[in-house]
Amino acid sequence: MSNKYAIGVDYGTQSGRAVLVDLSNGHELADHVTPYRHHVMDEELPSGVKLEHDWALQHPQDYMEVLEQSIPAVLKATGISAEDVISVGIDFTACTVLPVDANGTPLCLLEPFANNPHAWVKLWKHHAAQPEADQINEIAAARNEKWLKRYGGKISSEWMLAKLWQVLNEAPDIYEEADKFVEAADWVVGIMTGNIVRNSCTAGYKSNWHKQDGYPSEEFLSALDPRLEKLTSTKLRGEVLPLGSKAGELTEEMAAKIGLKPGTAIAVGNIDAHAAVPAVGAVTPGKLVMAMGTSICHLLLGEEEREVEGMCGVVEDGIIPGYYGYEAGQSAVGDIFEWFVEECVPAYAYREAEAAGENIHVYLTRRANELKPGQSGLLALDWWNGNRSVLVDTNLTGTMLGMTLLTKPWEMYRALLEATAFGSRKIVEAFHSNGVTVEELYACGGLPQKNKLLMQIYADVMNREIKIAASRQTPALGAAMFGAVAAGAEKGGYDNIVEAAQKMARIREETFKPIPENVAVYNKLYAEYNQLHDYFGRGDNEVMKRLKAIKEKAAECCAP
Ligand SMILES: Nc1ncnc2c1ncn2[C@@H]1O[C@H](COP(=O)(O)OP(=O)(O)O)[C@@H](O)[C@H]1O
Ligand SMILES: O=C(CO)[C@H](O)[C@H](O)COP(=O)(O)O
Repeated sequence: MSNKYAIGVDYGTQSGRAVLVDLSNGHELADHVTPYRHHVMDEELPSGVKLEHDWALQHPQDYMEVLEQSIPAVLKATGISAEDVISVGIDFTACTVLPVDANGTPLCLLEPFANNPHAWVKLWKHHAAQPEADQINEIAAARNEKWLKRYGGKISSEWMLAKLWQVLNEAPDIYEEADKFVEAADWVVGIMTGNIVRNSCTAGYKSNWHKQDGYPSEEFLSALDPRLEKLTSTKLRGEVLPLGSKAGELTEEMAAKIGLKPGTAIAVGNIDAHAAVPAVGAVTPGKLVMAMGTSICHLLLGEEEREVEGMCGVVEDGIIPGYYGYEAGQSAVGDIFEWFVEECVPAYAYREAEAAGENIHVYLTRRANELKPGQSGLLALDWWNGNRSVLVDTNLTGTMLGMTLLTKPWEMYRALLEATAFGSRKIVEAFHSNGVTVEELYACGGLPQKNKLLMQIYADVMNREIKIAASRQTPALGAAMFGAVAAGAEKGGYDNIVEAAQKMARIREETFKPIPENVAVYNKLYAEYNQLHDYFGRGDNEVMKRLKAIKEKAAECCAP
């Protein structure tokens, strides 16, 4: 049999990318990135309709463009024949959800609904369903719902149930009109195969679906709101298939658009961070993978189901079949650095960066690297987009302490890098101390490729060595591996993901090792971080929430 290939498509927050992978050794022969034309819509719709606070939407057309531009581009760059591409696997941010009609057409693309924000794709970081999430948590806890423990005792406003209830509360017509609500991962797969099926990974982590028990009961849903009683048999209906399953085959119509052969195997979708786990070879317990980009997801396998405060979820077979897959995360990491460079850096720093031929991140990192740990005198809490673990509260906000008239922008930048590392340590400690052992750390995603100082800080703050993925596109590589499993060994793929990982996963030789004198200083700073974390995050001082309420009130009375 001639060499066979798969294409992995990774849908991130700001762009989508395709990677063409050699299935014999995991080598990535070409990649191509398609930025989303409409970016993240957090202020207005394309028509100019304004959005409220905490909204984050996307345009489904942008997802199509990724398939139509990036897949032909990797075929062209490599000259590989479509005949030899046996499968496509995709991964996506989640819960990124859209309402569709009976044909699978997104409601936002239909003229009567285009001006209703609820008809659009709600991106994972849409946080406007926090009131619904709060009620879900209260009612589930009062009813002692057994599934709640699998989600660290609280579900997030980022997830399916909170988002759908928000639609029902604020736009009942859109809720009624929707034939189904689907994860964008499943929608894109459905576009390729002509048939929408759901995947067990997004269903498990984001829709509270369980392999044996299914979704939360109708009694529970009806206790939330009688109109939700039949939610799972109506708007969320559909087969849930395990990871690595074949969702279907590429249709003639899509094959013509993206340059592959009709009949190519298409794997069920996956979550972006979760797909990265086999791509670094972490197919056994004890290896915590940090998928570091706009946000961080922390993924870990365990032999048994345990309760861990604030984890996003534990799902049997959720990452690798045969294990319990644990997820936790921070809802903003790269996003905080981006906010800082866009909103807080003075013109002189931009001029100096330009004169040095550096982008602003590189410049600030170089200047920050001249400082020793603790030298800035600053300490920050990393809650610019709320806290996803361990407090699970999107109403928490960021803060920085210790500024003086002499504080420099690179000191603040370093304090933000450090804050995100402290947040990650909190998560690692929560797993480790609850019996889900963390023995090794792996990092993948855009950030480890972009910022060595950041990775050294993480190694120092956590006092652990960090191994780095060799791939620049780890989730896409993982998605291609699941694609290879969906095609099967007979077609030149693999029978299971562990075999695929043995042949295709790669990590770099270079690792980041903790530097003992830095570790000592960071232990002290982490103790301070912990105190601040609990003071502002566990109810001692609810000033962040009071400020938010005052801000919302002020916005209401000033609205035109
Ligand atoms: N040199 C850098 N150091 C730290 N962060 C950076 C640097 N360059 C870009 N970033 C941040 O990286 C993030 C994008 O990460 P990436 O992994 O590429 O994207 P995604 O999360 O969409 O997959 C942005 O939020 C940006 O602020
Ligand atoms: O919650 C998620 C996965 O569970 C989101 O998909 C993820 O955090 C977004 O990923 P990225 O930072 O790579 O854009």
